[in-house]
Amino acid sequence: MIVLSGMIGAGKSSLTNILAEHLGTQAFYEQVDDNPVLPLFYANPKKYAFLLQIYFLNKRFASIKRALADDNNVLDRSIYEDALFFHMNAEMGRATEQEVQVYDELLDNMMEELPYAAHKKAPDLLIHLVISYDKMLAHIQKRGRPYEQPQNDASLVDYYHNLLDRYQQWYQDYHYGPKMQIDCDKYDFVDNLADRQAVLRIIDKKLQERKTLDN
Ligand SMILES: Nc1ncnc2c1ncn2[C@@H]1O[C@H](COP(=O)(O)OP(=O)(O)OP(=O)(O)O)[C@@H](O)[C@H]1O
Ligand SMILES: Nc1nc(=O)c2ncn([C@H]3C[C@H](O)[C@@H](CO)O3)c2[nH]1
Repeated sequence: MIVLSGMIGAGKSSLTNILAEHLGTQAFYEQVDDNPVLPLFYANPKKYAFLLQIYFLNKRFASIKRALADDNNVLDRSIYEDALFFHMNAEMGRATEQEVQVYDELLDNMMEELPYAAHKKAPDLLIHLVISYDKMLAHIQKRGRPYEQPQNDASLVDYYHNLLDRYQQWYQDYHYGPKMQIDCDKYDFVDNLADRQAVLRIIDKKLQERKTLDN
């Protein structure tokens, strides 16, 4: 299983689609547009942070179990990022200490049940998308989900900056298996075919290196 990580709007769903098609495997997307809790969270984070977190955890766990059925399936966000979001929201006063404790214990419990945990196997590859604030904002504006727009809610500027700051440390600390980064400011894999092919070559090379190591 290959998992993508990175900031809101970095391009995970787009690259998930491109990569799964390239590898002839299945893509598994994060539940966003049909997620009833997400708009509630953005409108009232304090009330809905915990519920949203449980919602995502449940859906992500179900996707992982299905994605593990075949090799090289692609998942558009890793379960390892969930706590990054929740802990930051908790520090902003949007969750109680008890909610954090319940969530962390539940997450640990669920991680122990994942088939790859049982076999001491992490995702085969984590692909982390690195992006600047300005580029990320341009993507968010292009996509146009109303509740993610800073012009509708100025507090999102700080929220996005803080998340972006934490993501780099999160990637440095990720130690569960092979990992790599793609620079989304450099490669426009959505609209530029040459960039897309370059990104796929970089990923193929990494997958090949890993195969060689396994044999
Ligand atoms: N490299 C890119 N070049 C141009 N546009 C891009 C690029 N990556 C993503 N986009 C555009 O940015 C928007 C967000 O991309 P996408 O939905 O793939 O991001 P995401 O990381 O999955 O976001 P989220 O975490 O919010 O689900 C889409 O409109 C997509 O077409
Ligand atoms: N609070 C919170 N916790 C999460 O674990 C989480 N995972 C994703 N998201 C938000 C970001 C995008 O708006 C949208 C799509 O990624 O969903 C999250 N928000």
